[in-house]
Amino acid sequence: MTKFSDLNISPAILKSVKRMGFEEASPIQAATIPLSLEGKDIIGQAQTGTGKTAAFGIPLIEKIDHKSQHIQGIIIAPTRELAIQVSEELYRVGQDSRIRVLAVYGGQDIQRQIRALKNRPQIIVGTPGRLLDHIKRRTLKLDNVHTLVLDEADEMLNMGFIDDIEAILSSVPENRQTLLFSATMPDPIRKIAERFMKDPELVRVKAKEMTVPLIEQYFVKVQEREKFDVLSRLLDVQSPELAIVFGRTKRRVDELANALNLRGYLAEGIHGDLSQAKRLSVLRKFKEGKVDVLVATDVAARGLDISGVTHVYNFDIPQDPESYVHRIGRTGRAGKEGMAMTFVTPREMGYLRIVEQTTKKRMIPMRPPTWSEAFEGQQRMTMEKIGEAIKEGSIEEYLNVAKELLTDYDPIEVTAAALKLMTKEPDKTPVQISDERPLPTKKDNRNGRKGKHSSSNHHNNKGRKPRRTNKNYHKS
Ligand SMILES: Nc1ncnc2c1ncn2[C@@H]1O[C@H](COP(=O)(O)OP(=O)(O)OP(=O)(O)O)[C@@H](O)[C@H]1O
Ligand SMILES: [Mg+2]
Repeated sequence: MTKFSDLNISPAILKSVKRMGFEEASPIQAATIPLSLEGKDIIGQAQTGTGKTAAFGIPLIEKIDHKSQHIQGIIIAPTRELAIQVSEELYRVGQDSRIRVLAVYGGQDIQRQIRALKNRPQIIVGTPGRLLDHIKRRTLKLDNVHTLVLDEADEMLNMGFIDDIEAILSSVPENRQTLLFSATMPDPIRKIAERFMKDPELVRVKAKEMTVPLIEQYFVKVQEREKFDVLSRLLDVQSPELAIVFGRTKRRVDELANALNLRGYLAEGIHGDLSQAKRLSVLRKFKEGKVDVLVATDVAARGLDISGVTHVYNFDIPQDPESYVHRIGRTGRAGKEGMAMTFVTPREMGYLRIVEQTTKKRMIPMRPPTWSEAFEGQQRMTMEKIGEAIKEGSIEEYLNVAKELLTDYDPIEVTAAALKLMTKEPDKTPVQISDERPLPTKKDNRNGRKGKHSSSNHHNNKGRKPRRTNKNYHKS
């Protein structure tokens, strides 16, 4: 166990970190903070939800000269929501050191960002597209940057991002420190990374599995057409506090969110075609618990830290294992437990095995619940709610009428009637979910797997540049 006070960081940061409720450093923090303070280039890999943001954030803030008005640190993140979240975490870490942090991302008025840049931020967190935009307009000067971080480094170095990243790198001084962090780091991508790093230290937090042990991982074998009924029943049986359902495409996400609402769930979708204001408002409602089910494309797969996400459903199995690791990593964060259910059609079983080979973890088969199990699950929910209401008290005003009811009727019947009135019966409202084309059949053998960049993985790209077309959040 490493205490933050053993890590040679200033009292101001210690105070902020304490206020954030961090008691001791996580393993990746303990391993990389000292190296980073020495000025080493680092590739840091550790499981999802284990504090990588503070692992690069704490030493970065430690090294900011707060008397200097220049931008000294730059962090690049793949999505707008993540850029905002990272800037907020850094703001909290740097609060007592009075460090100025600014997030710049697409979809927000650029003039407003230009005005904010005039307030002399010392750290910028941004998405690639918008950072480049500012660099080209000369509203962002990176001549004094001494530290550059790629959060979700493997994603940032994927095709579709690499050109932008290289362009940004060329406006940052060469004698900078470069830090790369992610939960996944496939070898070919690590090799690309090493090209622009100086003698990097590879820090991998030793773990048997790539995924978090606190996440129970299941797969449900299901035909495409049955998926939605199975999802509804699982939601009824498992009653998640907050759930994320991942779908493969934007259309899928829209249809699923609509269908879930038709069946009485509080669901909203998030994907790259929505306005930025809408994306942020959906996420805010989800964090506040006004939405129970967030339906998302991979736009929400990486880095997002939303406490209280208890269940992740992969309505469609992801195309690559890395995506799986990040998607399910939205639960089971910072020591909490979580559950992940992955739907797989019979002909997609090869993908499931490839995921398992990469994560070094078997998924447990789960039988789809029946309608009556879903019904019972919902009744149990009501039962729990009644139990909670009794514990909370303040039911005095109901007692007189309750007594009256019990003089006229049998207590079990009274309770059953109350359960019936309060229970949301599993809904069979017909919904319209278009079939997704199944993934191309894949053998159960990772060696036969073509690279992530190969066009065979992007059968729906219609010849456009890979990745960018497939991902729906690059417009930043
Ligand atoms: N030392 C710590 N003690 C307790 N909580 C921590 C500590 N460090 C970070 N956290 C909290 O843990 C949560 C997860 O951290 P963070 O988002 O940095 O994880 P991550 O490793 O970047 O995950 P991902 O791979 O999904 O991006 C955050 O809410 C963060 O504030
Ligand atoms: Mg992260």
